[in-house]
Amino acid sequence: MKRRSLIYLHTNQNSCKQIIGKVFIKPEEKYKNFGLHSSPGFLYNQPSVLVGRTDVVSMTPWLAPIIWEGTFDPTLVDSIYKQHNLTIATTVFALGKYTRFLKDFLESAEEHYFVGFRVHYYLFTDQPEAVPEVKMGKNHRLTVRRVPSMDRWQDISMGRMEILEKLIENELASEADYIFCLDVDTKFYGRWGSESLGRLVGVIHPWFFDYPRDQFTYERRPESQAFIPAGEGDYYYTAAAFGGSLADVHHLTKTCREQMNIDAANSIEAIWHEESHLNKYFLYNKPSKLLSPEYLWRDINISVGQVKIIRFSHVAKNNAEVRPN
Ligand SMILES: CC(=O)N[C@H]1[C@@H](OP(=O)(O)OP(=O)(O)OC[C@H]2O[C@@H](n3ccc(=O)[nH]c3=O)[C@H](O)[C@@H]2O)O[C@H](CO)[C@H](O)[C@@H]1O
Ligand SMILES: [Mn+2]
Repeated sequence: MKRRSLIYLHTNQNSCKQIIGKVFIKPEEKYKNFGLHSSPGFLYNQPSVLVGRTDVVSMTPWLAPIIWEGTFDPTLVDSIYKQHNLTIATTVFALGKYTRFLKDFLESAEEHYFVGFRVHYYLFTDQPEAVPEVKMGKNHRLTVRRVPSMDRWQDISMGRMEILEKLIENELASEADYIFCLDVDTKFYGRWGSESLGRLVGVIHPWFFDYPRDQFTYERRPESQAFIPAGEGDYYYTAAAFGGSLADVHHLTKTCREQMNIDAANSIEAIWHEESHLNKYFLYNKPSKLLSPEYLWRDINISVGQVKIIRFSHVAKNNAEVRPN
């Protein structure tokens, strides 16, 4: 028995060596235990193996959970994740006229987003003076970073990948455990909490959740690095929200940035910009958790039966008026 566990340790150490170059481990947290501990005496409804939601699918074919209202117990997941003393870094970009979305975004986030957890927003803007004063809740804080203005909205949107890559690389290792990257032309209407945490987290796009895969707006030109051939694809993911562990999101942002650079050198831009590259990435690097369209809805007024709660939603905007081009 002893010998077998020694052999296991040995191979494990070898495989760790390869990973250590890429993964960011806080020295003091190397041995942090992320077990799902629950406390004696903590009471909650009995889980069932037979009764649950039947109108939606809550598991992918690779066994990643898809989070819908009714598939988790919020007080139970909070009590489990609270024990880990986590920090959730959250990035948001507001350049040009998009600063007008900040007030609603931040105020609604403070009402619904990881309440009771440590949150550090990183806000990237070309006009720090236009950032509204929003009172942060307990253990929530906001850091504003100046970035240069840009002439094309596509460059702003795609440029996020490189800025996130560098932020994780240079600063977050000793600062955060998870990261979420969110669009700013949005508003929270309901809880977004610890149920969303996972190694690599994708959000199902609100327009295409009931479409056949060949109608997804994947990049279909083989010349682009974002190309996905007909017959392939799982879901269509939005680029307006994604996240996960620092290591996994670092790999995602780095890969998308590299793929976009190759496209640029070949004078091609993917049909939906970084969203096309993100979809290619998630097809071959499966997310470990998926968030249902409750976590990014399209317009608060459009309803479908399966979406019982809208947690986060794109607000209506006049693209021609707010975008620089
Ligand atoms: C629902 C959804 O999936 N939305 C995606 C979609 O359209 P969207 O219409 O949602 O893109 P968008 O105009 O919101 O741009 C994405 C983000 O870039 C930032 N920004 C953009 C322009 C600008 O002048 N200033 C500025 O700050 C801002 O944070 C914004 O939220 O396609 C984009 C790129 O093709 C992104 O992938 C979006 O996430
Ligand atoms: Mn948007």
